[in-house]
Amino acid sequence: MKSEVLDIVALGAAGDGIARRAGGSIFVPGALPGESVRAEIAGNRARPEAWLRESPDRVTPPCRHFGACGGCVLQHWAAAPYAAWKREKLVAALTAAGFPEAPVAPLVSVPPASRRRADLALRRTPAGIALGLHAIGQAAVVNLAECHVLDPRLVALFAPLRALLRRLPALKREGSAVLNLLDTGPDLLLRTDGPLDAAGRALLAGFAREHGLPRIAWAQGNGPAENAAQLGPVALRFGTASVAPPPGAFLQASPGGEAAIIAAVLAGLPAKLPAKARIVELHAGLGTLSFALATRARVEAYEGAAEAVAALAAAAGSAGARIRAARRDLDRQPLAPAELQNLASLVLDPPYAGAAAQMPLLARARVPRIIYVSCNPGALARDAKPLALAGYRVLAATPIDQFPWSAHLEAVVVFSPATT
Ligand SMILES: C[S@@+](CC[C@H](N)C(=O)[O-])C[C@H]1O[C@@H](n2cnc3c(N)ncnc32)[C@H](O)[C@@H]1O
Repeated sequence: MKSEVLDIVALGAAGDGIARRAGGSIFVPGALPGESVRAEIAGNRARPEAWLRESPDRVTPPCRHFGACGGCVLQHWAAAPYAAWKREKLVAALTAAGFPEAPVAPLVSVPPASRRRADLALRRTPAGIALGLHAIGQAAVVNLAECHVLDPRLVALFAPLRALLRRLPALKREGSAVLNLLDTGPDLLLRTDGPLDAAGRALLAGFAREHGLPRIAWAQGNGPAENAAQLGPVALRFGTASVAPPPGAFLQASPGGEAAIIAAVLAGLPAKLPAKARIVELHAGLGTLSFALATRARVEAYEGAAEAVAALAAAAGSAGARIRAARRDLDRQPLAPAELQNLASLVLDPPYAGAAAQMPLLARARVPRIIYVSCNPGALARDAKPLALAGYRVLAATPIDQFPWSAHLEAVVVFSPATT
C-alpha cells in the first residue's frame, strides 16, 4: 500500500470524499470537498492518515460513535453544504432519468432525535451484550451508548435492554431488536438464535411492565413472530384512524418525515377531484398515506405484507374510511394497464429496490398523475426513465431528509403526461 496526497473535489453517493486521479476516482471516507489529505490507497479506496488542509465547512460531530457506527456518515459537515448535497442527489436522479429541468424544491429537514424506528443488531460477547448498529462496512456491532438520530425514549431503553439480554438464554450469540415508537409506547420485536423458555417469557413480561411496553414480540431467527408479552393494545394514529401495527412493522422513520411526505403527496394531487374519483396506491403498508389520500378520493390500496393489509383493512373499517385494501405482490404481479384506467392519480411508495416491473405499465396506461415516494434515488432514476420516454414531465419534486447525517434521501416526485 502507498501513501499519497489527495485533493478532495466532491462527495460521492455514499458520503465518501472523492479525489480524481489519472486511473479514476479514489473514495476517501471522512474527507470533505476542498480538503487535502495524505492517505493510504488500496484499490479505489483510501484511508486518510493526516489532513494537510481542512474544509471551513468541517464541524465537530455531536456523537461519540461517529466514524465507527454505520448509521451516520456526515455529522462532520456543516448544515448548508450538507443540505445542498442531499438536494443535488434528487436533481441528479431526475436528470439521469431524463428530467434535467425538474423543479426540485429545497431540502425539507427533519430534526435529529426524532427517529421512531430502530433496527438494532445484538451480540453476546465475553464483555457483555453489544447492542447497536453495524460498524461501517463490517459485521461487527458498535455498542451504542448514545444516538443523536433516535428518539430519546428509544435510546433510554438501550441500557435496560442490555441488562435484560444478559439474563436471557434465548440470546446465545446473536440476534436483533426492532424498536418502534408507537402512540401507545415502545413496541419491541426481539429475534434470538435460541428458543424462549417460560423463564425467558417471564423476564420479557417483567421488562414490558417496568418500562411501559404494551407488547414484546419474539421470534427465533427469521421465523414468525409471536407475542411473548402483551400488557395492552398497540396503536398508531393516521389522521382520525387508529392502526394496530404488527410486530416490527414498517413505519416512516420519523413523525416529521411522515408529515412532510404526506404534505407533498397531497399537494401533488389534482386541485379538483370529482366525488367518485379513484386513487390507486401501491406499497400501502399500514396506510400512512392511504388515510390522508382517502380524505380526497376513494383509495384502492395494494400491499404485499399480509399482516399490514389486515391491519390497514381493520383500521379503515373502524374509521369508515374510503379505502379498499388488497394483498398483492407487485413485483410478481404489477398492475396491468387495463387496471389503471379511469384513475385520478396513482401513488406508489416502493421499498429500497424500487418498482422496476410496474413503471413501464404505468407509462403505457398514461395515468394522469403519478406520485412516486422514493427512499432510493438510484432506483428512482431507473424507475422514472419509462415515464420520461413516454413524454411525462415533473410537476414537483420534494427532497426530504428523513435520515439525517446518512447518505439516504427520501423524495416525493409528481409526474404528469405532458398533455394533461
Ligand atoms: C417504503 S414502505 C412504504 C409503506 C407505506 N406507504 C408507508 O408510508 O408507511 C414499502 C412497502 O412496500 C411493501 N412491499 C415490499 N415489496 C413488495 C411487493 N413485492 N409487493 C407489494 N408490496 C411490497 C412493504 O411491505 C412496505 O409496506
